Amino acid sequence: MSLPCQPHILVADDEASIRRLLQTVLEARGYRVTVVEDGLQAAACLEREKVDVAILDIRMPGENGLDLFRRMKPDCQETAFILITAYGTVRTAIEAMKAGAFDYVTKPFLVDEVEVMVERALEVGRLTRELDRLKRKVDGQPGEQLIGQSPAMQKVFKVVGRVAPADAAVLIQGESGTGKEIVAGLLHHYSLRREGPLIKVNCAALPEGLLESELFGYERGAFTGAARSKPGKLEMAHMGTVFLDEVGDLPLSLQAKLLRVLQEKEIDRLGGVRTIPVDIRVVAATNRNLMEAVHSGQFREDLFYRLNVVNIILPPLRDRAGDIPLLAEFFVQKYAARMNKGTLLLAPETLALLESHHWPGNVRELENTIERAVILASGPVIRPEHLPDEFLEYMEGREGGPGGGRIRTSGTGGERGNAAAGRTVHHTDEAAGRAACDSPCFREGPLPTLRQAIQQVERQLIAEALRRTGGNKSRTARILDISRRALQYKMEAYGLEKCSG
Ligand SMILES: Nc1ncnc2c1ncn2[C@@H]1O[C@H](COP(=O)(O)OP(=O)(O)OP(=O)(O)O)[C@@H](O)[C@H]1O
Repeated sequence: MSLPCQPHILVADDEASIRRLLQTVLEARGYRVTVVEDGLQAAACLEREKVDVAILDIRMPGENGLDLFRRMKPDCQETAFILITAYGTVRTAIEAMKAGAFDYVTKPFLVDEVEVMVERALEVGRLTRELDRLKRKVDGQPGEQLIGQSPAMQKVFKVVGRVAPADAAVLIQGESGTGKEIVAGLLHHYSLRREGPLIKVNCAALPEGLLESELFGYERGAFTGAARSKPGKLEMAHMGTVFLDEVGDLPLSLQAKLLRVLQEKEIDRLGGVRTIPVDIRVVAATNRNLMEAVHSGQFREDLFYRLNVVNIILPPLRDRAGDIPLLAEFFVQKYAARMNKGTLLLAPETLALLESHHWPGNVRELENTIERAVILASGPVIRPEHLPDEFLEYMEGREGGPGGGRIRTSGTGGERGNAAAGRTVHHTDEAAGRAACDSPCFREGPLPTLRQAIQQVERQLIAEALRRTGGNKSRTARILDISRRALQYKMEAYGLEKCSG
């Protein structure tokens, strides 16, 4: 019986005494040893099973060790080949070394010599795998932070924290750009599999045939062009997590194959004869309504329930506008730092425009908008003109007509400081309207826009509060129920610095 981590050694030699000797010594070290007496049997073993170290005699009936090594090497990247050679054929062994053999030993040899060689080969194999794992880990780091203080996002954080270590399959649903990939990264990062790989597959990015070989891998000759074997992404995710993005686009035939992998915990490569055991956690994401796809027969119900053990729904950005100031601030800092722009601030009117936008592309669109604005801003403040034209057209549209009412009045920057402090105060249109009616300054002359009116009120209110506190900013901020930082920001924007003590 083989243990899961027991190294597998193949010994191929036509001399029975050498086979017996190596088998005894290597088994005593705890390795699983397969002994064969010719090249054909050795090839069959290498094709059938995963071999960590193959010790091949160069002179063997069937296929000689050197030809066999050369033929099998491309498909057995994880196998270390040690060649046994008679004294007179050392030159051939050196050629084999050049072709990538791990080492060679000349007959007659000391058994200790081979033991040490095998041990070293296994060690190198372990280190190479470790290096690969680390490389994949770096690639798979969450890297990005998940920002959000809206109740909906707070709920997401809690579920992620609770579910990450549980090893259950998770289905993340949400529109494009809502952060599904970040959540998948966090689920892996905070799981017990964090030392293992996080492998991502976009199920919508490839045509069916390519996706199949990408997911399940293939053996050499499985199809035209398969010059060598390749493990699939599911196999590469062994001991880690596989993130199936856009899983709703997985063709029905591949849904059946995926279901089998999840149920049986083993994979058949295309054109392969052996099954490969895998231990993976699946995190899937979709921007489609998978339940509807189940009802319309486009998605297998059994697979849906396998993937949907835990469900995380990321709400669209327009439904959690309270997150916009925080996200905008985060991206300003991110890109300002990346572009060496020093401290950059969002003008209140810029923030107002961001808050009133519909964001069909969700956080990705917001991030791109801010990145562009940071590039365009020449001074320390990001102004409306640094936003794409559609934002400015929107602003101009407001001046002349009924479209003007579309702008959300929380967008004067008032929510910004409160959002950062964990409180959200919404100035409603109604409240702003009342302020405007009560104020004599709106009784005559052309009417200001709603936002201009709110800014006027806000400026007056801050000036008055500063007057009453004798310019004490901390007290003023407390009275107005905004953060000190938000107050400072508004005072600068409204030119009220001179009002503070
Ligand atoms: N809450 C968030 N905090 C910070 N950044 C975020 C957040 N949500 C999304 N992003 C950023 O927005 C971009 C899009 O996020 P992500 O790729 O995770 O979205 P997605 O839902 O997987 O999109 P798609 O369905 O198109 O693949 C990324 O650059 C990501 O860093």
